[in-house]
Amino acid sequence: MFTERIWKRVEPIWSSYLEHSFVKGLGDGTLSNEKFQHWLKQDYVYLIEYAKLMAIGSAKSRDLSTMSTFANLLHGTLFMEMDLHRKFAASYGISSDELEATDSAATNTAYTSYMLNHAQRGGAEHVVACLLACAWSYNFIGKSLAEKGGLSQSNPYHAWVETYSGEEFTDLTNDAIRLMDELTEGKPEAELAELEEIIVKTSYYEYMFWDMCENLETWNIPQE
Ligand SMILES: Cc1ncc(CN)c(N)n1
Repeated sequence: MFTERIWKRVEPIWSSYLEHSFVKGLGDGTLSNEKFQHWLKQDYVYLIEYAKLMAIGSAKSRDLSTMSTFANLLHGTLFMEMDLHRKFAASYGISSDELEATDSAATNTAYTSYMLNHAQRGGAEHVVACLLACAWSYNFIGKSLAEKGGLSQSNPYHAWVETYSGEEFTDLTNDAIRLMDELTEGKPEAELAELEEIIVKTSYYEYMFWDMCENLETWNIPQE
């Protein structure tokens, strides 16, 4: 199975996320609220672009079952995952409109542009390759933080850990993994290598996104 090969390739990269101070702070509750709010706003506009991947995937699907999986992932992103962001924002007095008006930071823009470029140029299998690390690595982090006590009510970010380790998000992740395997069945090595490259690059972008939030980065140029 293609995703077994992928797991071996990305596991060291994803394990490095668990050592990142932003991720550690999410799990033990020591992350500053300023940094979390930076993630919240940047991630909201990230997810708007990310959701477009699934719409593209639906349009590129060759059968109704694949189309339904993309549509379900799209629905889960807009109405389950982004609800987490809206709830956190509301608790900080930030409206959904304010979240939506966030100016996407440099790393965020590079990441979403990379995915949308590959999704538009390729087939449905390229679209799943683009979104796989995103879904799967968050589920991996959520489960790991949950095991380490991140679900404790004393953790101000326990709802984050709950969402990404929870059944609904796990089911959506497993749908994406299953789809990746279905769409790569019987594909030649050259095509698999191309898809693997996308998954590795998006895994690097995931690390850079954590770093961007840790360092409160936007567009790091001297003030105009
Ligand atoms: C940057 C990023 N990567 C992944 C996820 C999980 N969908 C997310 N919300 N944001």
